[in-house]
Amino acid sequence: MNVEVRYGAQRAVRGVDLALMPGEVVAVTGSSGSGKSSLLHCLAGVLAPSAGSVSFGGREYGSLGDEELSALRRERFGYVFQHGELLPELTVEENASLPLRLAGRRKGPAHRAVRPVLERLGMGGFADRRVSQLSGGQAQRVAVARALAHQPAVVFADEPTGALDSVNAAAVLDEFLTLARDRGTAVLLVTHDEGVAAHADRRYEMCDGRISLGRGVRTDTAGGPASGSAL
Ligand SMILES: Nc1ncnc2c1ncn2[C@@H]1O[C@H](COP(=O)(O)OP(=O)(O)OP(=O)(O)O)[C@@H](O)[C@H]1O
Repeated sequence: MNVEVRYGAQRAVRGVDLALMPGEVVAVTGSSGSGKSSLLHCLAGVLAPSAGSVSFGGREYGSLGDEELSALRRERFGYVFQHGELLPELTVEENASLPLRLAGRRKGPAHRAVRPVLERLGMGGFADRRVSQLSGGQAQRVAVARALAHQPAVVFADEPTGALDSVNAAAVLDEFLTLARDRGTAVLLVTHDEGVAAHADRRYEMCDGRISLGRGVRTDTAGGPASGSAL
């Protein structure tokens, strides 16, 4: 609540209140430099706000120890970040199944578990290829598969379709929408893609660090911060 991000004298995020409910897809749009990624990183627990607070399931990140916050991020959140955090020397399948391996799943079952999503994203034929040998768009789809592998409570995705053509962007969007609908996953998307944002339950626009409800809001789910939220 009332989240602020400052980089020196610059205020990248100013007084933002945003709540995510289970099963909803929220899109944040806005011009380059308006503060979208900074806000996403705060909500995702990878950047501490300069002021204000962020909580998940009633627990404020600032009150958690390092290990507790790491466990929350690893187990409950899935990430697709702009500068993909894939491990280049591992294969597609190894990267995508990493969250499951970290959760203690053995290699065989973990690899089998991620195959369907890799298939749906058109990456089934690349399972054994090293990520260092993929195109940008292929790597982006692996990042999406990895973010969803452990069926997180919340997915934070920063331009998840930025490197994709329309067919592959639609496949990625479909994964998010299905997960939200079928598993109650909350999805926060930062996107420049109007086609993607149009499918969100709620849309926000960022301008100069401030956030406002954007165009095309579906009134059934529109609203401000809510209690009982996933985040
Ligand atoms: N680590 C940093 N140190 C200093 N300034 C930063 C840092 N990260 C971001 N900024 C600045 O904060 C502002 C917001 O950046 P942010 O990346 O959040 O914007 P954005 O809306 O996600 O932009 P884009 O659409 O280009 O990714 C920008 O002016 C940027 O230059």
